[in-house]
Amino acid sequence: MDKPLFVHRSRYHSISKLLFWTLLFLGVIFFVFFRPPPTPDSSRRLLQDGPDWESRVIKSGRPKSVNNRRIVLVTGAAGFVGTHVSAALRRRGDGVVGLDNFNSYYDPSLKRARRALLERAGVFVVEGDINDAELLKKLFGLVKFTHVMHLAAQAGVRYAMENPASYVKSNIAGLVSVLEVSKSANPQPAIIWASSSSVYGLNTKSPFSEEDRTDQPSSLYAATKKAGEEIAHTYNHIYGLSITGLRFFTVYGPWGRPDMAYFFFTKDILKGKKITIFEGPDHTTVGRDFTYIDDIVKGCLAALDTAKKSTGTGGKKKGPAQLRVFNLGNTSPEPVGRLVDILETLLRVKAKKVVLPMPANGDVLYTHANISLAQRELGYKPTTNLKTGLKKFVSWYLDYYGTGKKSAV
Ligand SMILES: O=C(O)[C@H]1O[C@H](OP(=O)(O)OP(=O)(O)OC[C@H]2O[C@@H](n3ccc(=O)[nH]c3=O)[C@H](O)[C@@H]2O)[C@H](O)[C@@H](O)[C@@H]1O
Repeated sequence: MDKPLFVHRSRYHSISKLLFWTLLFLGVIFFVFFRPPPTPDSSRRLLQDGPDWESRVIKSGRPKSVNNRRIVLVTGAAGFVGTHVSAALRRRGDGVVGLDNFNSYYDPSLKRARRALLERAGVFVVEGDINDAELLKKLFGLVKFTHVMHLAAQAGVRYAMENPASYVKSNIAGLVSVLEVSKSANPQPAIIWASSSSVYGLNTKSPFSEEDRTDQPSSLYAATKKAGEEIAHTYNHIYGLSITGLRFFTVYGPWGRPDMAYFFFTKDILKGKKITIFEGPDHTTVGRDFTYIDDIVKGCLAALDTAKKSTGTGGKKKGPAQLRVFNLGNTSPEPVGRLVDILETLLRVKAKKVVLPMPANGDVLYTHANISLAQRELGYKPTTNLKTGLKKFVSWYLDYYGTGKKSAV
């Protein structure tokens, strides 16, 4: 006689339950013991090995016309200067491939928004680290770069006391990694890279000229940039790489860096929070040769356009190569207090100022660029004063963030 229907049903249920738990158990065992360890690198490489990724790199590296032969790898392309330089290069028709590791030194969503801007301009930004030699080789295999605009770095003077290792990793090991792949490339690209006004350190001769001493850095940040200049000399000397270092002076402007004073002063003034203005010994004024981003971009492009070809092939030097260093400043220093006055006027909000002696944090008291060398060799001529530049910054800031609370991206 047939068994009642509910007996069949309950047996069916127990078998499927058993099957379910067995599969789940086996799944967990497999997941825990047999899965290959997922390193950030391997997961990234999986994404970056596809034909789609490669064709995006190749397309981005293609100049817009046959008459344009400049193909530029921009490292730190989602950074402040990197974004502006990449967009400017692409606008005039150069092939441009960006590279950025989107680290979280400051809000990565701002970097992603900059990347979106570049995508619209036709620049593909590869997500990866300059220390990843395999990735760099892959990029050089896909695209014959004529120039590398090396702007990736661990920036910020004061943060070097908090995280010294990040400066060594990005500004020394990272630079060597970029120079290594460049010296082995065939043809070798010419290198243009970001040094810093901070290399002048405790130098008191003003305005700072490229001839002045740079052997007294006052922060680890400055020391890594100075080390970069010496490393550049070595690669130029041994391998015939053409290398141009640009000493930027406190660059500011739209899409800027939130860790810089003009940026967080704006944020804090709008929020009604106190801001600290540093002063030197005996109440002396602290000042900077604040330089507007558009002027810096012009300097970068001029450095690229006047860069001579590297002379080596296959890692061997064939003759002497160009080695240059330029100051890119505004040559018109302003006290930090004046920067705050301008911001107050533009924002129509009174700042809650606290004036304190400058802590021993690696900051220097004063910077002032002598730009005659850049004027002569690059035709560099800054045209934006602090008030005009801050006006453009504030207008961007209000548009992007609103009047205080984070909104955009
Ligand atoms: O030109 C350069 O070489 C350097 O310019 C900036 O460094 P810095 O000039 O120190 O710029 P900020 O950090 O924006 O500071 C600007 C001024 O504001 C002052 N400051 C900063 C912070 C603060 O709370 N109060 C204050 O008065 C600083 O002492 C400095 O005089 C960048 O952060 C560096 O990455 C770059 O290399």
